[in-house]
Formats: sequence, C-alpha cells, structure tokens
Amino acid sequence: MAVTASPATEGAPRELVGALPPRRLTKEELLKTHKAYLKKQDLTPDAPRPVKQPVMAEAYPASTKSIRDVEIIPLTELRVETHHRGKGIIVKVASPPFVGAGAVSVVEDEFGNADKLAIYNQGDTSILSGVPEGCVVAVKEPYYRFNGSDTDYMICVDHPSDVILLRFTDPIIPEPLRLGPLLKTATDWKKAGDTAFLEKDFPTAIFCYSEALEESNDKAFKAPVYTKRAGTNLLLGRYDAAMSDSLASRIGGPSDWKAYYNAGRAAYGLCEYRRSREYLEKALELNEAGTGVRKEYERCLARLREEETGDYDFAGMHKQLSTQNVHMDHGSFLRRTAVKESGLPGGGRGLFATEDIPAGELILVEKATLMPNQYDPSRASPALFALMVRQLCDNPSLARTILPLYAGDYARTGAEGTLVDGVPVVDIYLVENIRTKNCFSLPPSTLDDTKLARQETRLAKGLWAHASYMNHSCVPNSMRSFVGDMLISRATRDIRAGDEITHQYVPVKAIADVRAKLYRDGWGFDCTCPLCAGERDLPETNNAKRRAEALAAVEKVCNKRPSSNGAIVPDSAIRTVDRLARQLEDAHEVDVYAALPRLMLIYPSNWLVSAHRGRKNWTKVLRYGTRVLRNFGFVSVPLDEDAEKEDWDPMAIYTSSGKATLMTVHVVAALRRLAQAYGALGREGMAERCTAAAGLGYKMVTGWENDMTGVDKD
Ligand SMILES: C[S@@+](CC[C@H](N)C(=O)[O-])C[C@H]1O[C@@H](n2cnc3c(N)ncnc32)[C@H](O)[C@@H]1O
Repeated sequence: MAVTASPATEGAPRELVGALPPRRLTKEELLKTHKAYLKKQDLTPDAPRPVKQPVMAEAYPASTKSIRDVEIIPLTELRVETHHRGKGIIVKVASPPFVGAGAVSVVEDEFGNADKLAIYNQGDTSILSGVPEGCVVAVKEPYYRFNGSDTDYMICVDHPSDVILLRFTDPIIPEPLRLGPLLKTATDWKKAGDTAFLEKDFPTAIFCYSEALEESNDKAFKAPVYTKRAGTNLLLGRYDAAMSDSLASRIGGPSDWKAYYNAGRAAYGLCEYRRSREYLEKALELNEAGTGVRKEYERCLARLREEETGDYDFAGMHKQLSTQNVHMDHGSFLRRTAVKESGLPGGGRGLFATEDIPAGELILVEKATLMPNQYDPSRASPALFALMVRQLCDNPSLARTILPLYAGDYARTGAEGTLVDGVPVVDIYLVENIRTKNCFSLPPSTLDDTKLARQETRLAKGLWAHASYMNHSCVPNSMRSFVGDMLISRATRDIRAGDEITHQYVPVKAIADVRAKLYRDGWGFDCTCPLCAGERDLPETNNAKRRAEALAAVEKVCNKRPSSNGAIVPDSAIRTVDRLARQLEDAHEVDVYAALPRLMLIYPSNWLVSAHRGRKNWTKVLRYGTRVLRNFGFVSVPLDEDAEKEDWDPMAIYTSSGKATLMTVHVVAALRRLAQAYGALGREGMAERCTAAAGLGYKMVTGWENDMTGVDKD
C-alpha cells in the first residue's frame, strides 16, 4: 500500500537499511497515488480515528534539540530505516492530508524533492493533526521508513514534539519555500481567526490569533485578541495556554474581571482549585454582581472543601452517572497520604499514611488525572495512550504530574516535558511505559459491578497519578472502588500513621507461581507480601503437588454441580466436596498457613456454604461460612463448634486478624450468609453483628455504605 495509516511495514531488505533509496518518486508520481487515497478517505468527521500504539521494541527517544541547532538536510539525503540524529528537514506541505492513525501528506523541500510525511500522535486539537496544504513544517532528527516497496518510503514522526509548524515569516524557512505572509496585517489575521472560530475550526483560529499577536505591538489591539485566544483555548481544554492568555489580556481596569474569570476557569480545568479561587476572588472584587463569576467561585469552594474534608455524596454521584457522564466534577481528597521511599524490596516509592486510618475509613478519593470515556476493553488502552499524549502536548504543566511516574527501565533523556521550540518534548515510548505500569482498569461503577450475579465486561482504563504511587500486595491494607472517574480507596484494616499503603494490582490468583509470573511479566517485581513470602519458603515436600491435585479434583466436582441460586445438591456431592476440601486443607502446612489466607480453599468452602444454604442447613452454613472468612486470612474467626455455639465479634475480623487478610465482596457475602444462618437459628444478636460487619465490608468494596441485597444472590 503506498499511502497507509497503518504503522506496519514489512521488514526492509537488508541492503536498503542505511542506504539512500535506489529510486525516488517525483512529486507528480507521489501526488497521483496520494490523490487516489484521498478519494477513498472516510470523510465522516466523527468516525473514530485509530491510534498508532507504540511498539516498545522500536523505541527511540524524542528529539531534544532545537531546529536551530541541527543541520538542515535535503530530502535526498534521507537514508532508509535510519534516525538522522543531529539533522533536520524543512518542508512545505504539498497536498491535503490523508488522515488515518496519523496524517500523511506529500511534502517538498527547497530543491523540489518530494516525499511522504506521516505525522502520528498529534491530538485532534492540533493543527498538525491534519497539516494543511501550504504550511511549512520542520522535522527534527527524522526517521525514514521503508514502506513496503523499493520506491515507497515515508518520513515517520512518532513523537509529537519532533515536528513543528513554522510561522510563515520564520527566517529559518529557505527562500524557495517562502510564500511571504499570506495575510498582510494583524487585523487581517484577527479577522481570519474570527472566521475560523465561527466555522468551529479552533486550531486554525488559534493559529491566526497567534499571527495577529505577533504582527502587532499595539496593547489596545492585542488585549481583545488575547481574550479571544484564551476563550478558544478554554474550549479546546488547553488550560495552560488559556490561563496565560487570560492574564495577558489584562489592561489594568475594572474590565479585567473577565481576564481573572477566564484564568480562574482555566485553573479549575487543571484542578488547581487554590489558584482558581485566587483568580475568581479577584474577578469578584472587580465585578461583585457577576452571577457567573459567583457561581464559578462557589463551585471552586466546593472542590476545596472536598479536598480538605473528604466529604462526598457518593450516592448522589452514582445517580448522576450515565454513559455520557462518567467524568465527575469533584475534588481529590489526598491529604491523609504522602509519597515516600517504600520499605518493600525494590519497591521504589510508595504511598504512606500521614495519620491513623481505622478500618473502613477513607484513605483517599482521587479524580482521574486522565480517563477516556471508552469502556470497550479492546479500545481502552489506545484511548488512554492517545489522551495522555494529547494532554501532555496541550497542557505542558501536566508533565509535572505524569512524567515523574514509574516507567520501568525506560531510559529518559531528562528533557521530557521541557519546552523546546515552544512545544513540550513528548516521548511517546515514555508515555506508553508510564501508561502500562500505572493505569487501572475500571468498570463504570464498582457498586453495580459488585452485585454478584452481574460482572461488568465493559472496562475502561485511566490514570490516577497520586494513587499510582501505591505498591502492590496480595494481602493489602486498602481497597479501591470507582464511581465514574473517581477512585475511592478505603482501609481494609486499621492503618497506623507511617504505614505503607498497598493495594492489589489485579485480583490475586490462588496458585503462587501463577501470581508471581503475573507481577514479574506485568510490572517487573517479585512480590514479598506475607502470603507470597510464606508460600515461596514452603518446604520441598510433595504438598504443592497434593494441593494442585486436590484443587483440580474439588473444582471438577464443584463446577459440575453448581450449588448457587438455591439449587438443591445431593448429599453425595456435598460429601465428596467436603472430603476433597478436607484433603486440600490437609495439604496446607499448618505452621506456614497459621496466619495466612488459604486461597485454594475459598472456592470449595463457598460452594459448601451455598449447598447447605440451599438445604436450609443453617448450622452447616455457620460452619462453612466462618471457614470462608478464615480462608481469606481472617484467622481470628472461631471455627466449627466454637462458631456454632459461642458468640463472637464479627466486626473484629477487620482489626484483629493480623496483616495478611484479603478483602473481597465474597467476604461480605459470607458475613451476609452467616447473618442469615444466625437469624434462622434464633441468634438475633449475632445476626445483627454479622450484618453490621458485612455493611462495613461492603463500604470498603463499593466505596460507600450501600444496600447489600445484590450480594445475597449467588
Ligand atoms: C504503579 S508503580 C508503583 C509506584 C512505584 N513503586 C514508584 O516508585 O513510583 C508500579 C511499580 O512499583 C513497583 N512495585 C509495586 N509493588 C511492588 C512490590 N510489592 N514489591 C516491589 N516493587 C513493587 C514495581 O516496579 C512496579 O512496576
């Protein structure tokens, strides 16, 4: 394919690598094929654009040089499959773009040589996402890619900051490419900007307003142009630029309220609520009666209150959720935690409690730093990657939050995020590494997802920069849940000031080797939590084999005979599962597992609870329900006769079970079953206590206090 949006190219013949192409197509030849592709182009403006996701094996760093510090070469010096370090090209765009995963255009240099230029990873709010014909662009340290045949090549720009749009009057443009200014005066540019704005072509409007500002020295002329550009930047979500434009539009009089109002809105867009309050207060000083300003000010105060108190109406937020509305207008409550060096071997930085946090209480609530409304699992990762790249280009200040995040062993140049030639250096391979190591998967709402009968298959991906500092533990002291793009983290046991906060990166697998591989392959670490450490140090007996065999046998019977939804299971099946479960239990070394969860036993013990519940055999429900809790690591729970006869404190499971407990919705379900069984046996007090403990557990699981009837179906 001559013009392709796909990054996939067949391997270049070895003799071509590093060589000049044997034959170059002329501009006319290139344009002919390009036009044919343009004809076929899907012109639907809303059609989802595919995203070229970076292939880490091909990683190379973004250019950190200014175009003024590299040697400008003609297109004829480009060598195949080569990065031209220390070099750059300046070309004029000679065709409209073919827009797919990137924008492909035919370009020409000052000597009349032509080639194809493919620009990837420019956000759709960038004029470069569609590089208009006639523009002059500079590509720093270009990569020249073989595109499938010996006459087909393409200059590929992966890092958005490797290409810059030059102003028409930039002296770096060689004479033959110069058009001279398209428009003569600043007023003409301003008018062109207004026209583009009315046509909703906002990137072009910004380009024209910028030219108008460059062309004029008249403060009185420039102030309203800054205001217009600020408004356009606000519309595009370019809050950094909107803020500086708003402040630049001040003229030193009462009309400056508008400048402060816009600056306040821009700071709000960046979730910088203190700064927003400061600007909005100034706007109010100048325009006390402004209802719009006051409304914005009140909204800002509400965010600051949330940041301070952690007081949220989660149920109200849940009600507001819809397929369109997943981004919540709320602040982040982070002040109970701080980032410090982790105590875990190889753990880098971690998140620590700055005060005591009792079991069930909020650790943090964080609004997503970035989360696309894309719950189709096959599209969620590319969508998050694209959003990260776009936001780092559009709001350079975000680099301070995103770029310090963990990126595995990807080598940074140190210049990422800094401004070179007026644009922030954005290295897409660094961005992708940060994405894979730090993003979370999430359903639209954990509450809805937690109703046992309904497991959400729609999962989005997002980035929560503060929560990202949390390290993993298979037996963590916190649990996260989501409502829209808000992450809620609660303590699953008592946390003391100074404790490291951990959570599970993914649901924990019962077999230790399977778990270990997941963490090693996905995040590059060996888990040293009490469970992994305990299971790693198991003696070299044949118990592992016995466990695996017993687990396979018990799962086979349980799967064949579901005991859920009130099904009546024959005695013989119950006896078989009971026997196999005991064998499995015997295969767990007593000394090693004394204070650890026994994950393999959870499934059969849950099965037995359901089977006995179906038969209304309440004493047995007590017997196996308490075992479910024990198998999740709540070792303080009384077992067997003790559970059946004695009173005990179910709430204490969260506070006196040690540090190797695992909290899930199944713990809540087990407590609910126990409550039902105690109730049926006339032990109302115990039933109430189990219900209260289940309620606290459900709060940890779903994020806030909720009706638990959804958990009762199994
Ligand atoms: C999302 S980051 C967590 C913050 C990270 N520790 C940092 O320094 O920024 C994920 C990375 O943290 C490290 N990590 C997480 N849990 C760990 C653990 N239990 N033990 C050792 N390293 C861990 C791994 O390198 C993993 O790829």
